[in-house]
Formats: sequence, structure tokens, C-alpha cells
Amino acid sequence: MSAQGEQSRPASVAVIFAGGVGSRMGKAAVPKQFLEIHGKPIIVHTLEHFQDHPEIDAIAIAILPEMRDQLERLVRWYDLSKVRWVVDGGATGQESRHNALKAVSADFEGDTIVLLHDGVRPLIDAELISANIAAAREHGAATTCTKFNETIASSPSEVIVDIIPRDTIYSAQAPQTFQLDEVLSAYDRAVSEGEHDSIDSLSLMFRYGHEVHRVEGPRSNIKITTAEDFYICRTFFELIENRQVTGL
Ligand SMILES: C[C@](O)(CO)[C@H](O)COP(=O)(O)O
Repeated sequence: MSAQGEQSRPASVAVIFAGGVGSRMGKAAVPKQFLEIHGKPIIVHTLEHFQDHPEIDAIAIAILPEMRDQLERLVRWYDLSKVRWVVDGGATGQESRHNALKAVSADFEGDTIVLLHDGVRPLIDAELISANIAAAREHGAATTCTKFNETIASSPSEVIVDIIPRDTIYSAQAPQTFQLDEVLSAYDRAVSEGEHDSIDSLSLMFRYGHEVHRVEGPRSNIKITTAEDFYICRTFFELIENRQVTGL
């Protein structure tokens, strides 16, 4: 399929990585992306935000091979019709994202905008997706960032060696949004240089000299990494449902 098809704008594709086993979560019956919050698996909450966004044309998911059947059942059950590729995750996050990008590039053109997002960040919203697409269209490369509200200390060993001015420091989150040909070539290059376990797409794009623009996102766009994150996220869902908080 052509990136443009009948549209005048480049396509936008979400790449959702859900290939991890969730080892930092502690004991859970299923990988964390399949745990339920508010009656639905976390991965479904995440996917629905992209499914419902008018500017997203297709979705690719990298998944643990042993969870593929279950994911495909969920995709059918929740009618996630934009899901076009379900690819096997690799041994690392880098390999999982690379596999998904290769699948997208077989069907979409190089100027396609890809939004790389963690399956376990279910509190993403439409505004943040739109802001990422707009920033990537304007600048070529963008990443969601959020500010710190606490003192940031550098402490490579037991003692604190520096206090970093927090006004200049951001936590890089997701989506991380790039042009398909540029981000795929960063992943290809990393492999050719022997790198297989880079932390994320931003790190690779930065390393290879791309100017990445910041999209400021809400602190609520948390990644469910630990059991504590799961409970915090569940509380956010309850507050949103009960309309006790707005503007998250
Ligand atoms: C991509 C990411 O969410 C940016 O903050 C983060 O790097 C993912 O880390 P993980 O170790 O794969 O959970």
C-alpha cells in the first residue's frame, strides 16, 4: 500500500511494543500488558487510543511469541480494525521495535510518520498523539517529554556528586515519533555496529545525529513497569471514570 494512497498527507502508523515479559513487575499470572485495569487488558486500553484517533492509519504490534494467539483474540474481540501487523518480539526491546518497523516498511512509504509507543502506557490521550504527529511532520523527529517536580541528584555510587538544575531536565517518555525511513535506518545501523539492546528509539536517533524536538506531555502518561505503577495507574483510571480529575 502506498503511504499516501488517496490522501494528500503522509500516513501515520503506531508501533506498539509489547514484547517484554515484565520481569520488574514481580509475580504476575500473565505478562503485565495483559493484566486488567478497569475491565480490560492494559494493552487494549493502549491500542484503543490509537484505534480511535482519526489521524492513525494503521497499527503494528510486537508481541511475545507465546502471547500472539491471545493478542489476536483481543484484537478481534475489541474490533481493533487498524491492527495490520502482529510481529514476534525479539530478545530485546530494540529487536522487537526493529521487527515491527521492518513489517511496516514492507507496506508503507519512507515518509510515513511512525509513533513508537509502549504497550504499557495506557494513559496516553488523543491530544498527545496529535501533538506528536504535528511535531514530527514539522521537524521530522519528536519525543514526548515530561518535567520533573523534584530535586534531581546525580549519584553514580553511594554519595550524591551533583545536583542537576531541574529546569533543563526532562524524562523522555513515549510516543517517540519519527519518519519511517530515518528511524528504520537508525535501527539497521545499530545492528550493523553490534548494538542489540539500546534503551529506546530516541537514544538511537540522538546517537546518529538527528535533531529531536520535544513534545511536552502530562506526567500521568506513566509506564507500568513495577507493581507500584500498576496501582497508581489503576487509581488514575478510577479518578477519570468518576470525573474527579480533569486535565491529566
Ligand atoms: C521507551 C521508554 O518508555 C522511554 O521512556 C522506555 O525507554 C522504555 O523502557 P523499558 O525498559 O523498555 O520499559
